[in-house]
Amino acid sequence: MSHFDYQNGVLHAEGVSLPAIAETFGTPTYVYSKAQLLDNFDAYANACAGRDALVCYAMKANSNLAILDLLARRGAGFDIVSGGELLRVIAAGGDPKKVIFSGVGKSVDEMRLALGHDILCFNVESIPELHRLNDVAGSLGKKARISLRVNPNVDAKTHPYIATGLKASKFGVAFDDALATYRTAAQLPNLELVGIDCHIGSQLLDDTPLLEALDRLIELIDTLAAEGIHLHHLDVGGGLGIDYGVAGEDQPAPAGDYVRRVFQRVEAWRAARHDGKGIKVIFEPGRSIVGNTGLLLTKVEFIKHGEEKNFCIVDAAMNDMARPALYQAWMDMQPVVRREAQRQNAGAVYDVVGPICESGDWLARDRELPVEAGDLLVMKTAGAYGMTMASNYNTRGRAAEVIVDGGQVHLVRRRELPEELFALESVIK
Ligand SMILES: Cc1ncc(COP(=O)(O)O)c(C=O)c1O
Ligand SMILES: N[C@@H](CCCC[NH3+])C(=O)O
Repeated sequence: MSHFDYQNGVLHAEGVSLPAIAETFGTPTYVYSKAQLLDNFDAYANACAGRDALVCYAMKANSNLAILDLLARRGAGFDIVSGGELLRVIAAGGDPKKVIFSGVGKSVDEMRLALGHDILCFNVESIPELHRLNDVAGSLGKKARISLRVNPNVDAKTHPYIATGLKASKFGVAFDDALATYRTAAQLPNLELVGIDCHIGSQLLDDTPLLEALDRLIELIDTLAAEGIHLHHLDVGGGLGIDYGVAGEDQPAPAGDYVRRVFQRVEAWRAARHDGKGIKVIFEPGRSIVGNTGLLLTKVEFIKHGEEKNFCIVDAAMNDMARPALYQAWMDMQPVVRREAQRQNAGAVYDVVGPICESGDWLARDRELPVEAGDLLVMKTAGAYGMTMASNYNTRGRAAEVIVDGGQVHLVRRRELPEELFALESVIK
């Protein structure tokens, strides 16, 4: 069930009308539903209940502190990719001992910070990174728990920019090199080998490639065990897709079903091993936790009829939501108030564009929208990789963010134009 719906032709979020939110908080504003967020997390958590598992929310999808706080209190761990993300987890009251640190380019300072907070695990992506982490841990008199990110060479069948598990990818260690890399890691005195992980890509509608990748990891865990390297966790990454409303596209596998399929395989394998040794399963979902939790609320500034196209110029832009410009992503745009019949321009087709000085600044193309200047529109399913990819390009302020919780609207991040943009750091003579 969606927590966003039309009531008497007006879009509501958990019972609050979007025009009322625009009136109070202005536009552009990201509007999130707390109930939707918790439903999405619970789909994972409930399917994991009673098993040795941890859901580490991939906070790059949406790192609003209120969202992190809600998820942390629900028991989530976090998948981070920078020192900044770790500081945000801590600021939101999350537990660093449930944090895993992914990413191909961790700096010495980031490693120090994460070791200082005793995070659960570093997902290491290369041999040079193993050596750096070993040195940093040694200099602090600590041991770093590590997992190797293995590239299972499975085709995720998604946009090339968000597929990460193929041979040509910058991520992970090649499957064929994994054994040798674990052997190298086992020689390094300040590393403790605890796990294995992969992440093959994002927005995967079919979970078959995810399960194929899992099978490959299981194969490696057995090979490693035969060498005396016994791992304690298996991290299957994130990647489960969501329904963006694209016509003709398959529906995504429901998160709970996917998780159950993972455990079926893991349990069949455990039973066959006969050693009774438990292996914790870690999930790193991002988009499937927050994607349909948020809308981007925007106002139509002008309608412009060009020579070849009609433009609906709105006050949100690619600096607020980069997915269309970056990946040609199709995002659903809908009027907040449905009143087609009264409109003179019903049936008109528009490109929905922002005010930024780039032809690539579009949010939607060739959409039939009954709109006039001053109307409100929403971009649906905008909760993931929206605000976290926002910038101040064109010295635009960032959108506000609100969370609706059963009829109450909470401002969870102010609209902002950072002060440092106006502070002259050095005067150059
Ligand atoms: C290492 C890693 N884990 C998890 C995720 C989360 O992916 P998604 O948002 O597709 O679930 C990503 C991003 O794709 C990632 O790079
Ligand atoms: N930012 C991408 C997904 C990247 C996934 C990060 N590993 C998107 O908007 O779809």
